[in-house]
Amino acid sequence: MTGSHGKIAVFGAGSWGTAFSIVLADAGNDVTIWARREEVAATINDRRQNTEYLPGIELPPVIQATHDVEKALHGADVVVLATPSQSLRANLTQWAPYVEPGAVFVSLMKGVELGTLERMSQVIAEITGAGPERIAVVSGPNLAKEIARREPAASVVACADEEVAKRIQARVHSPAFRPYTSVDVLGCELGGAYKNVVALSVGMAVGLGFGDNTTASVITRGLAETARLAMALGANPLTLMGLAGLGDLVATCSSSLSRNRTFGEKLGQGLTTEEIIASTRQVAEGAKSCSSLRALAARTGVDAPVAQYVDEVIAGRMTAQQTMDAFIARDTKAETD
Ligand SMILES: NC(=O)C1=CN([C@@H]2O[C@H](COP(=O)(O)OP(=O)(O)OC[C@H]3O[C@@H](n4cnc5c(N)ncnc54)[C@H](O)[C@@H]3O)[C@@H](O)[C@H]2O)C=CC1
Ligand SMILES: O=C(CO)COP(=O)(O)O
Repeated sequence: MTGSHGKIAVFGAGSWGTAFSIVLADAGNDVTIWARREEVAATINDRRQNTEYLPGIELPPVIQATHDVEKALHGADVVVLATPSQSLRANLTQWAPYVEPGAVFVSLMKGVELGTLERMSQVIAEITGAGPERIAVVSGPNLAKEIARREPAASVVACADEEVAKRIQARVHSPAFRPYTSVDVLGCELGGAYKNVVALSVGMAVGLGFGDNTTASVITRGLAETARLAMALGANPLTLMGLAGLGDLVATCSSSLSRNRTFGEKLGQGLTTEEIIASTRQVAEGAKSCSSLRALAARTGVDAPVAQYVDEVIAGRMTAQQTMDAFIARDTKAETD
């Protein structure tokens, strides 16, 4: 059985790479997933499941997996990237020579690189030399487990070239997954990275035993902070009110499936960053991006207390309770400042 659209390579056989492969398969593509570990590729091929990241979910027959980079990329006109943000640069440097000429990169990643403070689309451009018309982002309220169960959801496909965004939109539109186009790559990427940091802060409030007033206050001020930075860098404010902004923020901050919110809850309960990281294999991007977003905000001259306080707790310099006290004690001001 083959899909009608052609072949897409998906790099990263974690929760989201695997769940998004189901969307791609349902949308009519042939999918080859590249897995870092050979045994994960073998399990997908032999048992039709990714038992480690999405146990119990049967994968369609058009999904194949391999550990061989060249084989994964051969004949693929779209390359989907779904690894942790902080390892993209090193990974892509190895993969780039095997990418088909003209292939479009689609980033699913929600992080900002430490050190360079680059968004994933910027890292892709730097490593591969691809122009903005070959780099797209898919971002929205898309918790992997729900998408894998084919629960209905919407998302945004952003590319500076609207025609390319439309082409990718057609390739990812499945019976359960509704993509909208956008040309605001920056706004989508910052919305996706920032909501993870806000979810950490919300999780801390939950872990401390606080209720809906506290979490709604953190979510709303977190969105204000996201919009402040994104607009200062040139994003369309409406993007932050859309699926890749508010939509993803609500999903992540409300869901017990979110790794970032869960991470925050554990911090609120008094566990240390090291203890939490040691207890899971899965990535919580906000635990690193709080630092890069804080630095990006400082460089841009934007006030970013949520990123600042989350970064302090992650680094072990403040407790979750101290950050809640500090939020309330900040100098008072107008809401829209
Ligand atoms: N899980 C979700 O619901 C969603 C996740 N995302 C984003 O997708 C990206 C990937 O996240 P998940 O798949 O959820 O993470 P995950 O933790 O489930 O899987 C990460 C995958 O990357 C691999 N990996 C880890 N370190 C690596 C390295 N150094 N080099 C190459 N591969 C490496 C792991 O083996 C695993 O296959 C993140 O940026 C995340 O924010 C976006 C939307 C939804
Ligand atoms: O990005 C996500 C949902 O859109 C997933 O959030 P977590 O990484 O916190 O699980």
